[in-house]
Amino acid sequence: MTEPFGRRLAERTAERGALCAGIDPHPGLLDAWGLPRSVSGLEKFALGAVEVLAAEAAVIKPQSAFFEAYGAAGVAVLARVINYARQGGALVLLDVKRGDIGSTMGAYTAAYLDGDSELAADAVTVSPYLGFGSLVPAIETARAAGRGVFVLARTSNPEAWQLQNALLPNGKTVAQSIVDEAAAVNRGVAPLGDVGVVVGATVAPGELDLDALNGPVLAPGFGAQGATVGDLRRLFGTALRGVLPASSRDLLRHGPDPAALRAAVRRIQASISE
Ligand SMILES: O=c1ccn([C@@H]2O[C@H](COP(=O)(O)O)[C@@H](O)[C@H]2O)c(=O)[nH]1
Repeated sequence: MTEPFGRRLAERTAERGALCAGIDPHPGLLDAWGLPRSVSGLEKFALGAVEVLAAEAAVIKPQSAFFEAYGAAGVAVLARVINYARQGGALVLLDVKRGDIGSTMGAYTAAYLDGDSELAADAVTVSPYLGFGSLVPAIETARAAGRGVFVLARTSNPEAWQLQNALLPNGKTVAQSIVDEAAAVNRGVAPLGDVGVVVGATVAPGELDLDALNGPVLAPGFGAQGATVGDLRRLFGTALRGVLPASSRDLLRHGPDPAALRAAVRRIQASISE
């Protein structure tokens, strides 16, 4: 039987720490690494980064958009990144933010969460803005395959608060209601449920009640978007149980020298676990 995602994540973070290392091949980072803005530059960047980071971090988060930008050849590089990250011992959280009506969501599920698709990851980010219920078949498929999803709840970007903090007729914010729906799926699962939420590290403390979630929290916004370790502690408490602080640009800028990148990831991991 396949080991559940939540359990695999709990084990991997206990071994390696909570940092989720993002692989975002921004054009500006390719320039900084002395690489061309081409498929060959993308490949050297992404494979160079994953070789170092997958041996260090519990979770690798490739940002699909930066691979899709190069068309089919870029997506082929993404498939190799997913494979290399696994070989390096990391879990892969593919940041694709998919969400659609049920029938179309089924096709996304086949691409990213089912069987042996070359783009299938250990978990993916999904958008609940067609209704949390539209994600339920994807969640069921993911769990049956030992995989997970991270549902966007309160994202790190400054434009998000108006929509995500809007009040529903039941008095909850949109973001809180998404957290509560995820909590309902995770109830009773040990040590950690398979349905995570995305809560930006840039969000103000006190907006959300995560006590009943019993699942992981992806916390982007740490580093390049301005959030610090202090912000993580204020937002999530000192234990940070199940919280995956995610950093992409602030980490990747230390390449291309593998030793410098390795030193940077270790430094950031140490600062989180202090
Ligand atoms: O709320 C969200 C959800 C996802 N992201 C993604 O995380 C990384 C952040 O990159 P940095 O370079 O560390 O800022 C990027 O892939 C975003 O698409 C997010 O930032 N906020």
